Amino acid sequence: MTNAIEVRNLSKRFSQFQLENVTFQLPKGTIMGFVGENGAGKTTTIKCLLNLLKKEQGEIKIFGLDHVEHETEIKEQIGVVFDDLYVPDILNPTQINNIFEKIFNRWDENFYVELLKRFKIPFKKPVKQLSRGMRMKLSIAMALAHHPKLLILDEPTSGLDPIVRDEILDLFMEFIQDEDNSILFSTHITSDLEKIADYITFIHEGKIVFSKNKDELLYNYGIWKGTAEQSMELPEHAKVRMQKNAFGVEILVDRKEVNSAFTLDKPSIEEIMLFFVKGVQP
Ligand SMILES: Nc1ncnc2c1ncn2[C@@H]1O[C@H](COP(=O)(O)OP(=O)(O)OP(=O)(O)O)[C@@H](O)[C@H]1O
Repeated sequence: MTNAIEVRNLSKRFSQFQLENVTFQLPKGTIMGFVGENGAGKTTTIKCLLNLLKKEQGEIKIFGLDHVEHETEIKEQIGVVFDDLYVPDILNPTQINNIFEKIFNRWDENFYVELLKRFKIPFKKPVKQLSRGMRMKLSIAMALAHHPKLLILDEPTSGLDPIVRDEILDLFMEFIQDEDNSILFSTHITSDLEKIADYITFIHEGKIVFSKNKDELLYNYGIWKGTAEQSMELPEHAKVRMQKNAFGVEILVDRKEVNSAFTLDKPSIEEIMLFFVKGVQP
């Protein structure tokens, strides 16, 4: 088994929205950032993976196994984090431990306590009295305490300050040191992707725009800037997307198709995404 997650032609329709033929693979031992604007379909995809929403079409395999047929077995080995902590807010972290050790066979109380200490989460404070950052850290500690092989997180760092975000990203890096472990996390924060993602999957209006290795993505594209007239000199087949601005045009190009005489800027992930959403095909 080389892929932790394999999604092929996943489709799901709501009245005003549909996921269309969503296809991507998360190679084992890697971190994938799942990005897209509000309402692009990230949460819907994640819920389909976890069978919290029934897919209409397509194939989803986790650890090489069908996600519905082997749901219980798969879930023992997954840690899930949504954008907030969904437990009764009168419970405190110690009471959460007492409940979860009965649910998960592999719940590791010592590791859970170690994570709470590391994150400075008070053991006896009810969840409702914890700050958002603390609730997210508690949620991540809960997701890790049964030693999953795959973490699936829906916007785990949104709304958190840079220091807390960094602590969480560090923990993800530690988790991935075991090459059997993998992470899929959705985010709007492209600097988080720049820091830790190996792969980036970009979804727009329910369709996957690209799912690529981050370094290849950043290396393969370049941004050319100039006037519309000058842009005629670029080979047509090298042009991927074009945007007009007050001074002329900016073109996202396939670097290997462009002669080194042309000056190209290095794109950021955010710029590449904006080209695909706002730019036109030249
Ligand atoms: N149960 C539902 N019934 C009907 N429409 C839904 C349902 N769940 C989600 N949608 C719609 O599906 C679309 C995609 O929503 P989704 O939550 O997957 O987006 P997202 O990429 O996670 O967005 P965000 O970044 O804002 O969290 C939205 O237009 C949303 O309104």
